Amino acid sequence: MQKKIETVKTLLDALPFIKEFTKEIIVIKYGGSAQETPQLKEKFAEDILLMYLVGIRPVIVHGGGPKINDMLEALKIDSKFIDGQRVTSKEVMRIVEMVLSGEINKDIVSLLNSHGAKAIGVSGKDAHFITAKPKDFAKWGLTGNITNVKADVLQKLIDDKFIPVIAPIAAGEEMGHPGYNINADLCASYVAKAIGANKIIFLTDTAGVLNNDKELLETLTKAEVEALKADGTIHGGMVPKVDACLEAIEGGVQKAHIIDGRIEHSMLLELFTSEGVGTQIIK
Ligand SMILES: Nc1ncnc2c1ncn2[C@@H]1O[C@H](COP(=O)(O)OP(=O)(O)O)[C@@H](O)[C@H]1O
Ligand SMILES: CC(=O)N[C@@H](CCC(=O)OP(=O)(O)O)C(=O)O
Repeated sequence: MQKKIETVKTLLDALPFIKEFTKEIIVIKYGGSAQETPQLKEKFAEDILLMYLVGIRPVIVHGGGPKINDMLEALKIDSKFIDGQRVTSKEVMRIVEMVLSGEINKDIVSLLNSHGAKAIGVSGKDAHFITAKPKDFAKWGLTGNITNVKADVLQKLIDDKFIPVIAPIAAGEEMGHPGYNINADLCASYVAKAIGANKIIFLTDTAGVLNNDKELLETLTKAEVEALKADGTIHGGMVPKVDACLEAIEGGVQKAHIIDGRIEHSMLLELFTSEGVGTQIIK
């Protein structure tokens, strides 16, 4: 009996948070690290399903940098990053699309659907709902900056109770264009802004943003983020992630969180407990 009462208490503890977030859109950036083991994938699916069943409207944008690297390596195609973003030749673009839209996107969609959700996989090329232009063609090739997200396409899916699972590929404006490779963090923040998300959560492979003594920084403002970037404390893949957080909160998203995707149920800990986890970036 005691155990049953504990279960009920746990549910009641979550009630204020469920009330706060029900009907809200929450964008989740699902990084490669949280996709690493079958167990972590299962926990991710359970978290998304729970959110969905209590009335939250999750929208997932996934990454897949490590899998793209593996495939490029297997095919002996060179690839490099500048400021955390991949340089994308036409040849690299083909592989990026195959891995992101083909393998990873369908894998996540199948995982969620086998748990009883109604997930639907899309990339920005579907209905041309995300368009982009080159970031700097001479430097990055087909790596793009998003110019527009057609929110109505996503809104229709959400209204029909689908969970959109988005591969970070954008359509080009011209006929026959191979499309653009978009950093998944930045794709998530543009999507969050466009659909008026309440929150954006980045699941990654560290506890959050760390200082030089490897201590977790729980809350950061824009000025603090800029200072940490300037002195090199924030570097590599964390740069587009914090930029994406700032982009989102400046675009009207209430809060942005960078949390540890290696910890089971970290999304539920963030959403349904008062302590939260990871780093939150606030206005
Ligand atoms: N200050 C920092 N705090 C935490 N991680 C940082 C920091 N600066 C750079 N990083 C790096 O950023 C990485 C996360 O970015 P990335 O590998 O692109 O993740 P993801 O695949 O989830 O997008 C961390 O694993 C770490 O190596
Ligand atoms: C332009 C750019 O860098 N695109 C990324 C897209 C995937 C991604 O961002 O994956 P993660 O979130 O796992 O890093 C790439 O080619 O790797």
